[in-house]
Amino acid sequence: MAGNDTLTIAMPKGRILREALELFEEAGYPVEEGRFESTRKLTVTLPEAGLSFFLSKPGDVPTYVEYGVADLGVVGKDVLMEEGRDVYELLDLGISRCRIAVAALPDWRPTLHPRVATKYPRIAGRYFLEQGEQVEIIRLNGSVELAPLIGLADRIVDIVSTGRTLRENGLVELETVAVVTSRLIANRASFRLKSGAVDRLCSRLAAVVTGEGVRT
Ligand SMILES: Nc1ncnc2c1ncn2[C@@H]1O[C@H](COP(=O)(O)OP(=O)(O)OP(=O)(O)O)[C@@H](O)[C@H]1O
Ligand SMILES: O=P(O)(O)OC[C@H]1O[C@H](OP(=O)(O)OP(=O)(O)O)[C@H](O)[C@@H]1O
Repeated sequence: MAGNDTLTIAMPKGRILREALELFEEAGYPVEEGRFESTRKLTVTLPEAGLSFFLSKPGDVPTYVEYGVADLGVVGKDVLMEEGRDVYELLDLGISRCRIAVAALPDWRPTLHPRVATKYPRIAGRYFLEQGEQVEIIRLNGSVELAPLIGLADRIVDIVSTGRTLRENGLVELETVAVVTSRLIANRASFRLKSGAVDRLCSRLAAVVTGEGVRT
């Protein structure tokens, strides 16, 4: 287990980081956003806040938390659903909102052997199983919107936020699979052994998220 009183938090390096740091700041933790900018450092320790962050790929955050090298993590619900790790989900932070959707070219028609391209094979597999439709899932690592354009798949399952990527590639959204926001997650042992610090952080963040404000 990481540290004693300090909480170690795994954070994605990308778009979630800035919004999450703003929440921590509003919750009364002096996280000094500048310390995270224009640096290649992957760890940022803030003794005055009692927090230590490390920055990782989003898909790895639940892994670090399950194994207890991070007490807590901030991660999109999409990643949690896909990774299926054994962690506690403590709080919906309401940030980095987007959705997972099925999309296709407008002239898409059902075929005998449907193929679906996605970065989320487990989520997509489960979704089509629930729909009672048998499809072949093709896993890609990004630029998923390319797949229908070049004939790799007839549909995709991917993140939609503004809808710009779909629009600019001439694709239409067919169904919403899940609405996604970022979550605060916890290692099971840390949740018990560091309950004081975890409860404090969680209730302060909850007050900010629900708009109640933080009483210090
Ligand atoms: N337009 C979007 N595209 C992708 N993810 C989004 C979008 N809007 C919100 N999100 C959320 O942000 C998360 C990805 O952002 P994050 O800060 O974790 O890393 P990233 O470096 O931007 O992602 P990646 O390494 O996957 O490109 C997703 O898991 C999702 O929950
Ligand atoms: O609806 P929009 O606002 O256009 O956002 C959605 C796009 O953003 C993400 O891609 P990202 O930029 O992370 O690149 P990737 O395709 O390589 O994953 C996602 O996979 C979509 O492609």
